[in-house]
Amino acid sequence: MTAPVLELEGVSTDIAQYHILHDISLSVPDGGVHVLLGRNGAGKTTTLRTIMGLWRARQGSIRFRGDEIATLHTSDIARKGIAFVPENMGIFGGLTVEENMRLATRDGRFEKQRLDRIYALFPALETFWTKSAWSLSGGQKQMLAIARAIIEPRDLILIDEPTKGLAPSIILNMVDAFREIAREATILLVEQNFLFAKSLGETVAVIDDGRIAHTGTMADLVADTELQTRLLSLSLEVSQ
Ligand SMILES: Nc1ncnc2c1ncn2[C@@H]1O[C@H](COP(=O)(O)OP(=O)(O)OP(=O)(O)O)[C@@H](O)[C@H]1O
Repeated sequence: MTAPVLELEGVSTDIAQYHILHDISLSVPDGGVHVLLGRNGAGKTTTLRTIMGLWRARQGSIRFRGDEIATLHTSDIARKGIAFVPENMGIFGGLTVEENMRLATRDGRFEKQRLDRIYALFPALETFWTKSAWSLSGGQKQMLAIARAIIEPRDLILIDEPTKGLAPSIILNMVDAFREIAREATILLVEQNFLFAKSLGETVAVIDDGRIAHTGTMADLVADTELQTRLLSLSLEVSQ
């Protein structure tokens, strides 16, 4: 078995005086899509932000390909090959799609092959290339945010609730795009939408109240209805 791409061990994070994450241990295998599920306020975003160094872990270890990254600056963590697509997508509405993409490159230049791959994944981005990002629909903005994360080769992409507020038909397109992206990079996906998560995830961790409540394979969770009922009662959106 290959070594995990990312390992969290005993990670606790405080925001101001609040203890948000408690002793989080998590292993993300190399390759494929891996899911972190949990209800609103469970600590999913805080986990991703802690991995990126946007919140500092008070204690614990975060290793990326075996290297400790818990004390590194966010820019150095990104340079190691980790991209983060935040829930608010982090795109610049006043800039064009092209300008948004250019800002995500290291030197302002595009590699044609990567751009062609992105156009194939998200044709709308080619159509709206010279248009302002404000003119994109919610789904297209999400596509732009993901495209920015893969315009350079990445080892690991952290994506925070990409399906939030999107129509089912767009979510379906997103499944195909994620499968394609996962051929090149490992994806750690934060979700509340269990149907989307189970169609993509190889492994799953469930977080509740800042603590890991379950880890295992998605196949085992899908096969075990009793376990699902117990874990999904942690207020996931099972009806979607
Ligand atoms: N800047 C902040 N200041 C104080 N508390 C915060 C801050 N950001 C998050 N929290 C608290 O940390 C806890 C975890 O929040 P987090 O955003 O990680 O949850 P989440 O699982 O991502 O939820 P959601 O699905 O709503 O984004 C919540 O109780 C939240 O209120």
